[in-house]
Amino acid sequence: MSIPSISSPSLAAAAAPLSSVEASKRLAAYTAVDRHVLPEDKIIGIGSGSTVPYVVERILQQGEERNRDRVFLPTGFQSQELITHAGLRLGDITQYSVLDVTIDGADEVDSDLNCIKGGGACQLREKVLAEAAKTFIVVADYRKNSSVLGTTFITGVPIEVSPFAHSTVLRSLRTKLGSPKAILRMGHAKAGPVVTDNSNFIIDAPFSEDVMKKPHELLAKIKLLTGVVEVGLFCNIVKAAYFGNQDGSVTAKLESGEVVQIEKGH
Ligand SMILES: O=C(CO)[C@H](O)[C@H](O)COP(=O)(O)O
Repeated sequence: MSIPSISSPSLAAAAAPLSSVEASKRLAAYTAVDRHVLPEDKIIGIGSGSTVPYVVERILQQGEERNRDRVFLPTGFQSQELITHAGLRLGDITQYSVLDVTIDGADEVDSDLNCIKGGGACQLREKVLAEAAKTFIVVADYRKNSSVLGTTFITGVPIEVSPFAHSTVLRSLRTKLGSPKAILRMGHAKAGPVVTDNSNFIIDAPFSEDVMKKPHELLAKIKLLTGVVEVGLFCNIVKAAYFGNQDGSVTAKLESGEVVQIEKGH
């Protein structure tokens, strides 16, 4: 296995000045990798979205020796490409049912480390790799750090559904579960609905603040609808969430409830 060196052109490009949001994503990702991707970790889950490329970038910086006997499992097509283009060894969840650590992005994280995920339509595979990991870590920029879900990510809870059941699930969400504005997610630069890596559709269902304050209850209700494959509410799974801030610090929310401020350069 040949792993690109840190001075490769792709990493040189990545070292170019970043916008403040991008810099915050990188800061969160680098901090999380430094703290949670340890030398003894061999089976590593790589999530989806625009923050995880910085996770892979930092893992590469750990060096060829450290990565030689590691296997990386993707949460979808995008992270599969990330892993293979980085020259890292690709594995599959069907070969490894226990992961040492999974690091993923999030659309919003509340005070109790509950998350909305699925902005990129990958929540089924993301949740499988999150639950299978001994340690599940979330990385995001400061915009995702919230106290109640649905405050900043307002398009709703992403719900993966079987195409066959999408209209019945939509109806139930609108008329029984209190999401009258639930809609089928449509593609951009593609006619028709978004189709997931599992050949399913996505419904985005916004709920009131009162409902979003109890994400476990909402998750249980949505999951019981026939045709729902997975819900983009992650409850009781996250061990720690790292948010890069504009001032160069990182806020870490821990499972214990502690919130730690990591100052620039530490
Ligand atoms: O859940 C996800 C995809 O389904 C992503 O992790 C989430 O959308 C965050 O992405 P980004 O890092 O681009 O903010």
